[in-house]
Amino acid sequence: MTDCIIELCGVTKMYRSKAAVRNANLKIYRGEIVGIIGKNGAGKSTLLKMISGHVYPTSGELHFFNRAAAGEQSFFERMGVLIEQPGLYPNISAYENLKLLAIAYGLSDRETTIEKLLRLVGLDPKNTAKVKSYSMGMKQRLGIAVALLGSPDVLILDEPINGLDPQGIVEIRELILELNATGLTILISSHILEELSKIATKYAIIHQGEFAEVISKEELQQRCEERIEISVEEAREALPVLERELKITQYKVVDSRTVYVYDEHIRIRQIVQELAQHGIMVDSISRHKQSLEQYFLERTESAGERHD
Ligand SMILES: Nc1ncnc2c1ncn2[C@@H]1O[C@H](COP(=O)(O)OP(=O)(O)OP(=O)(O)O)[C@@H](O)[C@H]1O
Repeated sequence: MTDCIIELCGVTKMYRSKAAVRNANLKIYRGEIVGIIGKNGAGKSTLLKMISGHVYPTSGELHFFNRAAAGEQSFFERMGVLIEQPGLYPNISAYENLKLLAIAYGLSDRETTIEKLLRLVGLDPKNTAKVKSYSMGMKQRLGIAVALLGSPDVLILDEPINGLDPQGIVEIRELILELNATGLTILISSHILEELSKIATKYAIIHQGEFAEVISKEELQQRCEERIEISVEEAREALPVLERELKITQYKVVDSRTVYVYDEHIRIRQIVQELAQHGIMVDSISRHKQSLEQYFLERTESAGERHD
């Protein structure tokens, strides 16, 4: 995954004297699912609107495929966008909605394209029901089909899970993973980290217009995993005791003094006792457990209030 297709270089969007997004730096690689996480008003939509060309940055630069995007409309045409409610005609079917757009886009081979797209998002091309009778989840699927109509390289979804019931959330998640498996790069925003945790490969946490953190899926999993953190004088001396006496099989030596233990059955007291019996003094030991939401709240509360 070495192909950087979108790069934000110090991108800022001011609305009068207020920065909706400030100095955003981010690299998005082909095939990633990037979760933009932030509370209401954090700047998620503004960020996605800048990337999709709906809003111009006040300063900074956007690069697509390693070239500056300014003035290059063709770059923005390579993005499929679903921001806010999909603009659908309520009194016609899903198929007819897509047909109108396909005509407007001048697409050839419309019937096959539309049928394929509707099937891809899990809607029946033969369903003649009016879109106004659709559930939220079905409308969201159709919105995604609309976004995919121009065969984009990047799909941008602003809070697509908002307002969906649990079943709808699962279905949209599955759809996103299926689309990603076809090679599509996806940017998706949410105010709930947990909701994106099953799909995103990278997270950008945005707080009051600024990125509080950009973190990979693996890093996030590591930070939120449950473990016992043990600090001793010499980690390598503790390992035989952990393995032989305590039968610990899942552990990681983090540095010369620190070991993380992942076995769930083991208790802190047992570890301290056993190590002490073998003449190894524990400097510190604690159980580390942090939920995704706790992690997110810490990043978005500790940053403090901004003064414009
Ligand atoms: N067109 C605009 N004019 C003036 N201020 C705006 C405009 N659009 C957004 N803002 C302000 O910029 C800030 C970021 O808004 P934005 O919609 O990007 O946040 P968000 O994270 O998407 O929030 P939400 O989840 O509530 O949609 C907010 O303070 C908002 O009021």
